[in-house]
Amino acid sequence: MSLLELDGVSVRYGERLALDAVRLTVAEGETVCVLGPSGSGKSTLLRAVAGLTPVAGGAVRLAGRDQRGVPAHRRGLGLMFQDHQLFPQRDVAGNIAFGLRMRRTPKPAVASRVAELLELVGLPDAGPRAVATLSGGEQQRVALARALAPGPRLLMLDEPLGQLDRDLRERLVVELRQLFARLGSTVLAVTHDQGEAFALADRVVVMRAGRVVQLGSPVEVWRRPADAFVARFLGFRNVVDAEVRGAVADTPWGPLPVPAGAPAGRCEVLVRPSGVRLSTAEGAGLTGTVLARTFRGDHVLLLVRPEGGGPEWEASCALRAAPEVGARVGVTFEPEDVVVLPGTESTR
Ligand SMILES: Nc1ncnc2c1ncn2[C@@H]1O[C@H](COP(=O)(O)OP(=O)(O)OP(=O)(O)O)[C@@H](O)[C@H]1O
Repeated sequence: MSLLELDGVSVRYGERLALDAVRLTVAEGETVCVLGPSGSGKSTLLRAVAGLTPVAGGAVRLAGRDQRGVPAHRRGLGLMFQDHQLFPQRDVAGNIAFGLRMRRTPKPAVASRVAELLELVGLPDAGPRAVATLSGGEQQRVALARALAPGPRLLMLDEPLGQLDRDLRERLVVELRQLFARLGSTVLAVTHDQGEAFALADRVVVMRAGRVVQLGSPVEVWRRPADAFVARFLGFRNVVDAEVRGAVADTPWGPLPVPAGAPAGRCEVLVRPSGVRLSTAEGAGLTGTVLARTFRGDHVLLLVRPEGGGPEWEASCALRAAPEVGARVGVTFEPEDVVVLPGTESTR
């Protein structure tokens, strides 16, 4: 059974519909990440589940029970929100113990739970330290320990690693995933960073303007973005208007091969960078000039200006084979990296 269920939940701020009939479930032990651009309603969704923002329509259910009228502190949630900073006047142990003290947990039980949590987040000796002496990553771990302390049935994280630098985020995201798996935690997290969401989540939810536009496993969403908005949001640049006729799509770049069975008619087409194959310009049908190269660890991303017009291509290429900036290249497309997007004008 789903631990959390949002059944057509809407939230209004005055005239503005910040959540528009959102449907979403989170199963016991599952991590779901909500992803979307600024203002798409991610934080509002968390606040509605937490009972911090009133729901204008629909229902939030936890373990099958409608939460209407249930105050935030009685919902059994662990919150780690951007605006819930650590208490600077308390030491680390005092911060972690906060929720337990509020529930009048006996002192010895508090002390042993705090020690257990400090161990869990990898800071076994940090209990007496002042919060101000911790690094950003350590503070984040303490905030997580504080949210976990009362044993919440659902852990809700708003931009859990938002303030930290990229290196630390990438490390912590792996640690978090392992920790949640070990504890069997049920997690609803919000982030605007797709890498973070894809690394952490069993399923991702992509939001736009208060609506859920796609829901699926990271692999599903990555391989088959629901529409051009999701594709662009994920960072894909090669998205163009097209008209599919049989095994070919007419595009501003000329005809592109499309996978068998693609529905005929007007649409948008995504070509993954790995599907833009570069060769020598000699004898090639389509040609272009390399405008830029960006190193991405084991491969290079190239920006290529088509000589025949149309938007630039983004191509990924092995380090050794990457042409120089200014080089003329031939271009072909791999049909399996061409995705026909069902999006229409209204989803752009
Ligand atoms: N208290 C409020 N009063 C009025 N409008 C609000 C309020 N809080 C949020 N909004 C509006 O509701 C919409 C959704 O906001 P929300 O904070 O949920 O977005 P978000 O996706 O979390 O954005 P970000 O990534 O920037 O944090 C936005 O248009 C925002 O301006």
